Amino acid sequence: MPVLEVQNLRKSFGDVRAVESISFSVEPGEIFTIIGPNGAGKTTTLEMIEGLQPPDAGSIKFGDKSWDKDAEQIKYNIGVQPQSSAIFDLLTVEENLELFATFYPQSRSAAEVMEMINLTDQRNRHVKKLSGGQQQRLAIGLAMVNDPQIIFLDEPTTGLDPQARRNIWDIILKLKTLGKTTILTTHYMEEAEKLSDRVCIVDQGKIVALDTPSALIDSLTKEREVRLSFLDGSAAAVAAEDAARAHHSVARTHLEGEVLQLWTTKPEETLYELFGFTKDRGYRVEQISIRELSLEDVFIAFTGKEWRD
Ligand SMILES: Nc1ncnc2c1ncn2[C@@H]1O[C@H](COP(=O)(O)OP(=O)(O)OP(=O)(O)O)[C@@H](O)[C@H]1O
Repeated sequence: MPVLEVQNLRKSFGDVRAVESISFSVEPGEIFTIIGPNGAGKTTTLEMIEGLQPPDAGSIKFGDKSWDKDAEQIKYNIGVQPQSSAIFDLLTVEENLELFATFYPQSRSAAEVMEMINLTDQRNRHVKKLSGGQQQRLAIGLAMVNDPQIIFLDEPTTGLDPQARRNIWDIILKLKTLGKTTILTTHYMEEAEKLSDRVCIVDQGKIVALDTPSALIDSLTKEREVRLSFLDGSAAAVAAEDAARAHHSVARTHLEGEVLQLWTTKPEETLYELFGFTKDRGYRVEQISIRELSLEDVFIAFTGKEWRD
């Protein structure tokens, strides 16, 4: 049975349709990652699931529990690390953990949490003296205080240097070995690939792809990007684009001046046909390149947007 099931979630802010119709389910022990461009609706989706914002429509189920009937039990069973954390700057690491523990009937000891987030040596430090990575680890620690089964981490590594980011990955993987379920948002493709059991790509409030990282990559890496540059200028590129589009193996094309890019599952066949066309028309091709797709291309293919790190 899934630990979380959301169906047809929807939320608008005035004219802005932040979340259009999002449905997915998460299995126990999974690391489930939501990625998407800025403003895609990731935070709004998480906040509805976390009970921080009411959805306009749709249903959210934690097993057989729902917010309208079982809010108290859900709160005790989930841990939330929001994008901006409510950490008390003037308290120490240990004091923050002890304070948060008082919000719950059952909690983990501060010592145990500090061990998990590798902050035992900083226990008496005031939060404002911690590095960005240490503060983020504490924010995750605060989400773990009630020993929840499901943990929500909203961009836990944004703005951190590579080492600090890896330290957070270690904590997330440690949570997995404890059987916890983690629902994560991130801007880092590498992070999504390394950590996630499944990745959900969201764009303009909708899911555009959902699968394991390797299946997502496989679905596109059968394609190759072919780039042709024409000596006879953009008119030749436009005509060649039309010809390329007629070819069934060509998934999509992009024109920039005299350069035509196309993505095809059969590069040799596509090129053979295209060269027939350019020869007939007398167009001269200056450069050709074929390259394999990267993970970043997967994102661009599904969202049509450049990836930003
Ligand atoms: N409280 C709000 N009032 C009005 N508009 C909002 C509000 N919260 C979010 N939005 C809008 O809803 C859309 C989705 O925002 P959301 O923060 O969920 O996206 P996101 O994918 O988390 O973006 P980011 O990667 O930048 O954090 C955006 O257009 C945003 O401007």
